[in-house]
Amino acid sequence: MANKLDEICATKRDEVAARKLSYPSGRRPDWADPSPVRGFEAALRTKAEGGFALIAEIKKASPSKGLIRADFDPAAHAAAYQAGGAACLSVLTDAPYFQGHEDYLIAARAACALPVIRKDFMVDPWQCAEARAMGADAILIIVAALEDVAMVEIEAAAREHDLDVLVEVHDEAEMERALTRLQSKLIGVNNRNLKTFEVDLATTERLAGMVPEDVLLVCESGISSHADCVRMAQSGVRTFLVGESLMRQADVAAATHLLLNGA
Ligand SMILES: O=P(O)(O)OC[C@@H](O)[C@@H](O)c1c[nH]c2ccccc12
Repeated sequence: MANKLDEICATKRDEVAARKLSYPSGRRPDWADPSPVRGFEAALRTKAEGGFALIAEIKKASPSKGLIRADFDPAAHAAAYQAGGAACLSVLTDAPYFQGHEDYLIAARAACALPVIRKDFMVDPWQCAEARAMGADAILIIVAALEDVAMVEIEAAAREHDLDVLVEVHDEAEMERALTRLQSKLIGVNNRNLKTFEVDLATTERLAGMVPEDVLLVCESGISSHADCVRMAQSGVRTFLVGESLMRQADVAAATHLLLNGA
């Protein structure tokens, strides 16, 4: 295996093959029909006009940190994120590496009015049908995980299902692919190095200059304070994806408010 991402995606391919056999349409028989999409990108753009826009992540564990939150309650967390001023939610649905679950997305979305991105490793367009069936409003495309043809197909499937697409990049070459191959105007720079798991906010600062005016840039990973947001704003970035630092808080709503507004 070249790296952890390759390993995760190989596991995901097996998982998706099994799911496809058990519910080919993408809708698990026990899922109710989802309510209409809530407009993920639109919610971010609206909030970013007047200040900072936050995608608040519901993440129980990660490969690099292990268990992050023991008393894990996705519905309560979703409500607290909304109360604290988040624009959108991100919910991990990958089980083997992040201890995520579809039920967490369903519970979180039902507990608030925010649009939700399904945070998972998309390797097959079929997962877009599945994401919408569980209620997701957006999906993630990780450029590092996919060949051009595959990521273009997944983006097209997302559009067919009315899902917005957050495109994730780690470096200049991936940013170039995102800008030239894909249509989405929502691009996230992941500050976490996939090989070392180290986080460096300078990654976003380095890549921010590459994006045209009409792209909404999201700074992902390693943000833990209002000062971090203010620092990113100096590079023109006003939209953030934050997980771990908020997952560890006792008062999640207050911590979310503090992150966005300062003391
Ligand atoms: O917990 P952090 O450092 O605030 O990071 C959140 C988010 O950026 C991170 O969970 C993430 C970014 N891209 C991903 C892709 C898959 C799983 C997880 C992620």
